[in-house]
Amino acid sequence: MLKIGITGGIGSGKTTVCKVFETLGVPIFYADIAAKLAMTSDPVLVEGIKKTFGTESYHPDGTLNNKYIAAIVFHQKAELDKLNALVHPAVFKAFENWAATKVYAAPYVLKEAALLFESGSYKQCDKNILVTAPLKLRLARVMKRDQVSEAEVMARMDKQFTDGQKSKMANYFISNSLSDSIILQVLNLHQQFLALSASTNL
Ligand SMILES: CC(C)(COP(=O)(O)OP(=O)(O)OC[C@H]1O[C@@H](n2cnc3c(N)ncnc32)[C@H](O)[C@@H]1O)[C@@H](O)C(=O)NCCC(=O)NCCS
Ligand SMILES: Nc1ncnc2c1ncn2[C@@H]1O[C@H](COP(=O)(O)OP(=O)(O)OP(=O)(O)O)[C@@H](O)[C@H]1O
Repeated sequence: MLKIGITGGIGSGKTTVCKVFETLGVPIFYADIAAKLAMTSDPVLVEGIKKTFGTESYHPDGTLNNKYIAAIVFHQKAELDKLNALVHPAVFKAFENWAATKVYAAPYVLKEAALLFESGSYKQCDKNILVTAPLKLRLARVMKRDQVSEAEVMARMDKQFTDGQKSKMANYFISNSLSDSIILQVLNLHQQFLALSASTNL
C-alpha cells in the first residue's frame, strides 16, 4: 500500500482537494484532526500542554482553548516550536497506527498535513503532493472561512515554509487557482497512484 502525503499552505485548499479523493474511496488521515484528538485525550500530552502554556489552554469542560493557544504560539516562534515538539510525535504515531489498519483496504492512502514538510512527516510517505493557490486567494479564502483578519492569517503563513521551499520537496502538484479544475487534476493523479501501486510492491 502506497502512502501519499498531501500538503499546502494555509488556505491552499488541501482539505477541499482531499474531499475529492474521498469520493473515489481513498482512505484519508487528517493530521490536524489527529492532533486535536491527541491534545484532548492523551493524558501525557494534555499535562505537557498545561505545564507549558498554562491551565487556560483548556476550557473547564476539557475542550481545547484554540484561541488562547493560537494567540500565544502564532506570535512567538519559540512557543510554537514547543507546541510542535509536544504534538507532532503523537501525530506521527497515530498515522503509523492508522496506516497499519489500512494495509489491505486500498491500493493507496493519503496523509493530509499542513506541516508535512516542516515537521519531517513527509518521510513517512512514499510520495508527496503540494496543493498551491495564489497568495491573495488563500488569504481571502481563510479570512472568509474563519472570520479572521489578514494579519492573523499572515501570522500563520509566516510560520510555514513558502511554496518555493515546499515545491522542491514535492513529487506532484495540484493547482487550486480560480481557473483550475481540481477534479480533473485529482482524477489524473488517482490513475497515476493506482498504476504506481500496481507496479510496485508497496
Ligand atoms: C494552535 C491551534 C490550537 C489553533 O487552532 P485553530 O482552530 O485556530 O486552527 P486550526 O488547527 O484549525 O489550524 C488552521 C491552520 O493553521 C495552520 N497551523 C496550525 N498549526 C500550525 C502550526 N503548528 N504551525 C504553522 N501553522 C499552523 C495550518 O495551516 C492549519 O491548517 C492549533 O492549530 C494546533 O493545535 N496546532 C498544533 C497542531 C499542529 O501542528 N497542527 C497542524 C498539522 S498537524
Ligand atoms: N476551488 C475552490 N473553490 C472555491 N472555494 C474553495 C476552493 N478551494 C478551497 N476553497 C475554500 O477555501 C477555504 C480554504 O480551503 P481549505 O479549508 O480546503 O484549505 P486548507 O488548505 O485545508 O486550509 P488550512 O491550512 O487552513 O486548513 C475553504 O472555505 C474552502 O471551502
